[in-house]
This record gives sequence, structure tokens and C-alpha cells, in this order.
Amino acid sequence: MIELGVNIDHVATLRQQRYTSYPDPVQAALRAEEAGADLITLHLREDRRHIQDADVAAIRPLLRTRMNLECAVTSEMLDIACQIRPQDVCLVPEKRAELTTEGGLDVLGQFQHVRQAINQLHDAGIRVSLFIDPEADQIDAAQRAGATVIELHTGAYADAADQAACDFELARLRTGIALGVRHGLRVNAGHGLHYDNVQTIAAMPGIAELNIGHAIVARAVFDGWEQAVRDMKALLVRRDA
Ligand SMILES: CC(=O)[C@@H](O)[C@H](O)COP(=O)(O)O
Ligand SMILES: NCC(=O)COP(=O)(O)O
Repeated sequence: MIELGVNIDHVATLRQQRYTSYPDPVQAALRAEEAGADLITLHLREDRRHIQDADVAAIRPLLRTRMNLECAVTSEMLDIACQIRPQDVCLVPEKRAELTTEGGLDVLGQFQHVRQAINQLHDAGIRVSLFIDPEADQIDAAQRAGATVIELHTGAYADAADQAACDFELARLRTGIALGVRHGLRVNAGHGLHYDNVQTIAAMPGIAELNIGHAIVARAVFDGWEQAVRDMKALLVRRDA
């Protein structure tokens, strides 16, 4: 099976909407693990719109699987990551005004900055993933910068307006995964994946892990949290074994 990273950001979004104490991302993380999550993903945004520093600190020692902490390439975030020491950090681009993470990290355009960040995290014993678009020059740059993991942004595939656009995005992803694997990288993917579009990505040879959040939180409203996680996990059947 491909590994499922359950992203709990939007459990915290619901809480932050009213600044209540519920729903609790700690419970979401632990119950996702019980339901079959292979790891827990969470994004500490600079504007703290969903996950809070206290959530990251509370969840880290309680996880039985592993934590994949997504954060921007800033000194504040790198310091927090080095203090928390999650097993994985995924470096992502961030814009204050965006609704969600709109594109991949421009590794090529800020190569030295990203390389230094990777070195700092590696020195703290943290594996580093780069959240990038499925573009050859970015995948090459990720490997040269020292990352051992990439997560390919599937948002353009998820948002494709018609079949032609969808086929184009799938071809980009297929080529990107193959290039990443040739470079010896662990290749993950995620963003905008849901119960009806995930299987096409899961069927692609070379994918190690899919990180999925928004769709699982939305499904949980009707089916319950654990069932939503179990149903997503069941769709991640590896076809390249
Ligand atoms: C980087 C990424 O793709 C995830 O963090 C996901 O998008 C959920 O967070 P946002 O909706 O805040 O971007
Ligand atoms: N890195 C992508 C992720 O963690 C989940 O994104 P989404 O499913 O909430 O769009």
C-alpha cells in the first residue's frame, strides 16, 4: 500500500473559525492513526490560520507513526522545526493572501536559501521533503539542494477544468515521478486529492506517500473521522508492486 499522510490542518480550521477548544487536532491525529494513517501531516502557517504552535508541540510526543511538519522556509519556522524535531519537514511556499498553497516551492529561484534550510534541518536529524510542482528543473534542483524527498503538488491535476487539462497534468506528474525516482528521491504527492480523483495518482508507479486533508475532513462530517480515514486508505492500492 502507498502510505497515507492524514493532514489535520482543517480540523484546526474549524476550531479557529470560532476560537473554541474543539475539534481537537490532537484527537484527530491519534484517532487517524488508529484508523490506519501512516503519518500525520500538519502545516504551521506563518499567519497561524489553522494549526497553532501548541498543537505541534502537543502532538509530536504522542504520535505512534510519524509527524510530517509543513512549513515555509523562514528562520522562525526552521527554528521551531529544529526544536520540535518531527521525523519529516516538508518545505512549502507560502503567501499570506492565498486561500491555500497555490503552487510548488521555487527551489531553483532560491537555491542557496533552500540548501541552507535543508542543511539546518538535516543537522537536527530531520528528513526534508520539498513541496514542488512536477517540473524537471525543480526536481533536479531539489536533488542538487540535498533533499532526499519531494512531494509533487497535485493541485493543478485536481483543479483541471476539462479532460485535456487533466491528461496534461497527469502526464506531467507521471514524468515528474519517474524523474524523481531516477534521481533516487522518495516521491510523495498531495494537494486537492479526494475520494474520486485519488486512485489515478495512487496507480502511478513510484509514488511512496500521499498527503490528504481537506477531503477527509469534509467526508468526516457525514461518515465520521475514522471511517473517512479508513475509506481513503482503502483507495491507496499500489499497482507497481
Ligand atoms: C502545503 C499543503 O498543500 C497543505 O498544507 C494543505 O494545502 C493544507 O494547508 P492549506 O490549505 O493551508 O494550504
Ligand atoms: N501537502 C498536501 C496536503 O498535506 C494535503 O492537502 P489537502 O488534501 O488539504 O489539499
